[in-house]
Amino acid sequence: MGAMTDLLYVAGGNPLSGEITVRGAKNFVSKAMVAALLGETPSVLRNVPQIRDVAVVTGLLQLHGVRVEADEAAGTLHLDPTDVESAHVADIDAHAGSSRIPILFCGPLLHRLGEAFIPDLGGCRIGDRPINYHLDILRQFGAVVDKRENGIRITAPQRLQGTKIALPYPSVGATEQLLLTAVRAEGITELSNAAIEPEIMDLINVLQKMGAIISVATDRVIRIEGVDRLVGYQHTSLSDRIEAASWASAALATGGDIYVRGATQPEMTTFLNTFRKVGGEFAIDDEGIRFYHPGGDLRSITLETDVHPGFMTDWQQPLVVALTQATGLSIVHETVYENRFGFVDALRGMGATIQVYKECLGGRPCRFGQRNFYHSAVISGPTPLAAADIEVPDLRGGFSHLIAALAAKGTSAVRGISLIDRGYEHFGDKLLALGADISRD
Ligand SMILES: CC(=O)N[C@H]1[C@@H](OP(=O)(O)OP(=O)(O)OC[C@H]2O[C@@H](n3ccc(=O)[nH]c3=O)[C@H](O)[C@@H]2O)O[C@H](CO)[C@@H](O)[C@@H]1O
Ligand SMILES: C=C(OP(=O)(O)O)C(=O)O
Repeated sequence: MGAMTDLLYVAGGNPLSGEITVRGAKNFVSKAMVAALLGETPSVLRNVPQIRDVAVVTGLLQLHGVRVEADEAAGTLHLDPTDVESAHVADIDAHAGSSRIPILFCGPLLHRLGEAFIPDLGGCRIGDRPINYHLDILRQFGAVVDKRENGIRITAPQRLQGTKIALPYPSVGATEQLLLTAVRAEGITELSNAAIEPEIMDLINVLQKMGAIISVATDRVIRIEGVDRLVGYQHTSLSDRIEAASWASAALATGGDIYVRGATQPEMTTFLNTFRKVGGEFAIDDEGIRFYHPGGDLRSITLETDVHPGFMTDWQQPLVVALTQATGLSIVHETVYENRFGFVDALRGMGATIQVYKECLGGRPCRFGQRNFYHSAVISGPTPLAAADIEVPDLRGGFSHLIAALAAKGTSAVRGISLIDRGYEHFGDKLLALGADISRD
């Protein structure tokens, strides 16, 4: 379908069925691209999807003098950072675009140049998303952080020093910040309460290939012995488990049958258990996973999002659409972001029965209880969905609206769909391949 305008008409009510391919993980590829900055020699990254976050990080790397060559069809990126020192200008005019990745440039740029300017971040508006853990980590390594009008300026008066840090919450980005900074700091760094998402483990794989010394203990403690130099890597990205789960939810919500080539089981164990409890079926082979609705009623569930190995927050929004088709009351407690249920307003407008609550429903109390955050949802189903005019609010919320439009009777107008390009490669072509009745303005 090529480049899409921002408005998509979706004639729903038909099951999605067929085969699509999922490539590398958005939440890993962008970090591996930043890691290439740490090497003295070029890196090669494979299985890279054509999504906007990759384009944004490519632009940022180029601003810093990294030569990036892409073979988009093959999904290969060559990243040559050998000119970073000579390309250096102190006040680079960088924009975060739609991405949160620029904050991860801090460690690598401090090691190479002794300073960095980080623009204000983009990313999905699903909560406040502060960067206090990141800044605390950088300060503990010895960096000086100066907040400016459009971002932050960071300097390292001397070589960064290994340190001992405990995260208040196992943040993915803060764990990656620490890894990308500690690998070339002087001495040993220890991080407790670290996040251990599969994308982080693959980043550790990349850093080890580059020459880093990193060990991960069973109790979420990561230990890094700093080294003086790192070299380039060759690596094939792990698969995008969020995109795979999104297509699985689309199959369930539309009563369809989708073979997701490239989907892998180990990173999806928790999702697969939940999918099965709802009444979805799947078949795993060496090339991918077939997700399908076996007919009959879907079952309501109680679900809590969590850090890995829990049920991932990014799986939540697409699955909620499928839960509108399950019999009975489902309870979903979002414990990672305080504000990730804004997207249900549009679902309600399409006929779903969903109530949101400030209380921690269905499980243990979380950080957001007794505060002003609507972070629990009760979904009552099954309810038929009707077409509507929808505005995409964020990446996963937007894909969820698309799923709802595909499940609904009638033709919906979905606006702002270019936001979805940030994390779903060629989703228009994939929808057409699955038999969706969609058209552009
Ligand atoms: C590009 C990328 O990989 N994005 C993923 C990454 O986001 P990201 O790395 O931004 O998410 P974090 O794990 O850091 O955030 C988790 C929680 O920690 C809080 N927090 C985080 C940092 C900080 O300095 N202070 C603070 O309070 C956040 O507000 C949030 O409530 O992990 C999330 C959790 O799996 C996923 O939903 C995102 O898709
Ligand atoms: C929240 C997400 O991404 P980001 O951190 O890039 O906004 C996501 O992928 O759902």
